[in-house]
Amino acid sequence: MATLSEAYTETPLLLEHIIPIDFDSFKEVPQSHSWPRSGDESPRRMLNFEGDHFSVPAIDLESPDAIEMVGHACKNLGIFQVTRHGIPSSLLREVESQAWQFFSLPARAKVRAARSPGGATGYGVARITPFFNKFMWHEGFTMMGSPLEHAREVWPHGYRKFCKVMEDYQDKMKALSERLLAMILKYLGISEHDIDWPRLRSNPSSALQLNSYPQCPDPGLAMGLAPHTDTSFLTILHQNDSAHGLQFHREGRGWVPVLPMDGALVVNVGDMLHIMSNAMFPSVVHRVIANGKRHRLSIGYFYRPPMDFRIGPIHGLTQASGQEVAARFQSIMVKDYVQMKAKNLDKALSMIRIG
Ligand SMILES: O=C(O)CCC(=O)C(=O)O
Ligand SMILES: [Fe+2]
Repeated sequence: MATLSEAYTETPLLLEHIIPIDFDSFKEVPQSHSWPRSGDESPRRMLNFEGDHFSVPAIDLESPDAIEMVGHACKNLGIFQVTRHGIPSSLLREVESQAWQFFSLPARAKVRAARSPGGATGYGVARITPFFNKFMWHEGFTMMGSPLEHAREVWPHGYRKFCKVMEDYQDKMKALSERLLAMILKYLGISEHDIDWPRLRSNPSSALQLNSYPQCPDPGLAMGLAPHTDTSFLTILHQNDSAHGLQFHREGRGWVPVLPMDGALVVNVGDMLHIMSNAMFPSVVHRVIANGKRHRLSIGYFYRPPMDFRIGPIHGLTQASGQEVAARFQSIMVKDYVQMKAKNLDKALSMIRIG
């Protein structure tokens, strides 16, 4: 069984693409983290919301129309928020508090949990870093299942609570992802047999990502997280409700902020669902702006099928109502797509696009 680390071994990272700077020791944004002052990707421009005051729809998962609303939101925007999602608020608070506990440590303690060059889990800068000339005002901690190995390095005696909370949170996120996936399939009129549901659920290669965006001395120069799409099938994000920063790109409208809503979780379509939906659902481009007033925290769960699962446009969608609809993507093994994305970032989707 291929693992995510195996998928990444062909693209090992340089040390500078793993270890973040010690943000606390900088009173100004250093050159290495100063993005251009002009142009579309200039952080200064990013701070001014260009779009209207559109807000991302919030969907009550217990409502009778939930399936229809989730389907519409996937189709029209690729991003939405969910409420009454069944994740206890006490667990959300706990996972946040454990994440703070880790990111508040001095830099020398955090690097004990650093990702290895070919590895997938542990502490480090964002995986997309090598594709950009400048570094981001961000540090992260990635886990797949138990974070024991890394947590023990950081807290030789006090790792149990951290591990328990992170494992518990991943279990709950997996269940919520499956619930959302089942709703999406219903919306599409696809039966669970059409996508080999038992195997899809059997051994997912999902990951939990803690993101920290320290308070930035000059948010007009720095980038929280550069624009990207998620490789996942879908992503469920919890953002700390006191600091905003997430924006998504809306076709024809520009960048729109996703303002934190107490108790709601943000859900977005990733590349794999985009592929399986035969491009009916957009894989939403999003980014994070730096925050000059507060330290921001977010916790993302990337739901992915098993590494040896084949993804491609779902058969039922290319055979809609007896008519054949052209498949827009070649099918590909999850492991190969993850590898392709690690090497080519935003070019990966076009490499498997047909026509
Ligand atoms: O911090 C956020 O709001 C978004 C994080 C994100 O896009 C990611 O981890 O892929
Ligand atoms: Fe993302």
